[in-house]
Amino acid sequence: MTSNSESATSADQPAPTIGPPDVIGTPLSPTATKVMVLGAGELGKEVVIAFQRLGVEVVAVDRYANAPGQQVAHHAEVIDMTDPEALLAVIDKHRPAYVVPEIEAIATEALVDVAERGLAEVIPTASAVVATMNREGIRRLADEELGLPTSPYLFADTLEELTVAARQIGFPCVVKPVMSSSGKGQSVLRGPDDVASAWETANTGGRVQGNRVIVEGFIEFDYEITLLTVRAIDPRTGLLTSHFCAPIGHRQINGDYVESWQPHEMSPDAHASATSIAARIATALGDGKLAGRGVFGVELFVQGDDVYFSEVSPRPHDTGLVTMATQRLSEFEMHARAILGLPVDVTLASPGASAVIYGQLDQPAIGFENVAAALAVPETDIRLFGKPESFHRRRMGVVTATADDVPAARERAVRAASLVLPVPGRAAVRKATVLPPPAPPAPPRRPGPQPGHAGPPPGPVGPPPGVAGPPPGRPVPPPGRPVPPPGRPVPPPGPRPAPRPAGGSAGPGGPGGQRPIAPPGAPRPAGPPRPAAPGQSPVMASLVKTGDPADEPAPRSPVAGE
Ligand SMILES: Nc1ncnc2c1ncn2[C@@H]1O[C@H](COP(=O)(O)OP(=O)(O)OP(=O)(O)O)[C@@H](O)[C@H]1O
Ligand SMILES: NCC(=O)N[C@@H]1O[C@H](COP(=O)([O-])[O-])[C@@H](O)[C@H]1O
Ligand SMILES: [Mg+2]
Repeated sequence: MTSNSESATSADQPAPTIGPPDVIGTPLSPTATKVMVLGAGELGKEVVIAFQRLGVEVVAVDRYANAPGQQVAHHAEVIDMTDPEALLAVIDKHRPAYVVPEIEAIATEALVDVAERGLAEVIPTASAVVATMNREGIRRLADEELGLPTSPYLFADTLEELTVAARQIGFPCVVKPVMSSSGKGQSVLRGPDDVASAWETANTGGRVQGNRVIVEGFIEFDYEITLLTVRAIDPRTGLLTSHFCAPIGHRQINGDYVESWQPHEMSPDAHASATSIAARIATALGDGKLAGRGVFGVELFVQGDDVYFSEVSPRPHDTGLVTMATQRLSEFEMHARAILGLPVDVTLASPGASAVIYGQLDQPAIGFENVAAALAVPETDIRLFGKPESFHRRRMGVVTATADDVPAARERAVRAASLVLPVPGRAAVRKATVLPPPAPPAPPRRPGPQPGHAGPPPGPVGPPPGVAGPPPGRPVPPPGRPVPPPGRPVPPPGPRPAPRPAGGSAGPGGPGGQRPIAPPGAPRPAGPPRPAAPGQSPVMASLVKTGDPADEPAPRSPVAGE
């Protein structure tokens, strides 16, 4: 890979027209189909890889050098993406056909300019990026224009305004900077005493400096999902069509995702409402023609059969990292395909789960021990993002896992992630004897839940010690929990599961075994503390013991069926 290299195509080429290409060229040649990804974190890295597999030339831009996506792209650029002039200059330098935002800290006015001048197609559209980059834009679109159900909300620019707004919304409420993500700068307020610290947190913790905040009423949801919605061209009609992936359930701590799984079962009514909301928001973010292509991560809170729109990412979603294991095409592959005007496929191949690996250390160039032990957990995979610097609470990697059902997949993902140990960077020592003790053989795969695997994950992936869990009083959604009313039939929430490829995995199901979607996930009671695994540090063992909100004395919201 070259770094900061000159682009192969020159700036005097004709400006690209909007819409998908009728030909994909050769990277690093004048015929290249060029994409610029704005933001090159873990999600951007997978988008870059997906484009590269399709023979696309990729420029990865981020605010710091050696961002994960830059390590796998053809070209890397380091700029302040909130500076419109710097952004315009880098787009002008490379002249990509497509500009693909990946993060919530971009000078969107520059993207509007780029789109208006026909310099590049902004994905999904410049106006969608403007609307979603700022919580005010998307909230007003969803509520005032589309009439979607949302939490009550107000905006505030000063501490005084926030004090009044929080009182009006009522407690508990949630305060967030209008420009932020991954829970940065976010607080749950229990009462008036929490207002000043929430204001301070919002002003210092967001991704972008600025004072405006949103105050949202706290929704006591039963569970929350991401409904990945793909706007792609149907080759039979030539029209943009919405495709819906199976719902992804997830668990968040302090506004950041720590675990996700797919599918998350829903009642038919809730699923219908979720799909309708997702279709309306994704369609509204297009232009009625072929613009607006790509993946949308529609975040929804579900309370019984009622579904509330929370927000939408007009790009792949962090909780959707699980699709690298569960779907025939990951959300990243679908994003690349949809942008290029290629057909997508939302087939669910297997139930699965993902669990986050946090940095736990504040230093550059850390290492990860016990990866082999983690991957000895059956049907697991790992992504170490390669972020050059670790922070205590920075997402540095993720484990994905599949199994015959979601609880078993979650157990595997969480167990494997908890085995991985971030350590201060050091040169690797080559081992004379490599193999750890062999893992016990996996039991033969049977359709439906398996004894010993149907239970909850034995230990959670949670934030590192010292990072506060959910605020007291915060309802902990029961992840993986079946929600449909008792006695109601539960259709699979997404497309049918596909047969596993013949001759593929050496897993217990054997080649070509059809993997059924098992019944909905089981309730997740607190598991007993786990002893430290061989090679596992006491820190990790304590993490396993203490990080699970299921272990925390948080009051729970009323849940259907309880
Ligand atoms: N109004 C609310 N009521 C209840 N819980 C909420 C509310 N708003 C946010 N949350 C909780 O906080 C999480 C993060 O909120 P939100 O998605 O708005 O933050 P974010 O910074 O945009 O995070 P991300 O970038 O990961 O989507 C939600 O997934 C949910 O668990
Ligand atoms: N919820 C949004 C999200 O997950 N975004 C992902 O996190 C990266 C930033 O990570 P960093 O803060 O560790 O640099 C972004 O680049 C994106 O990949
Ligand atoms: Mg969110």
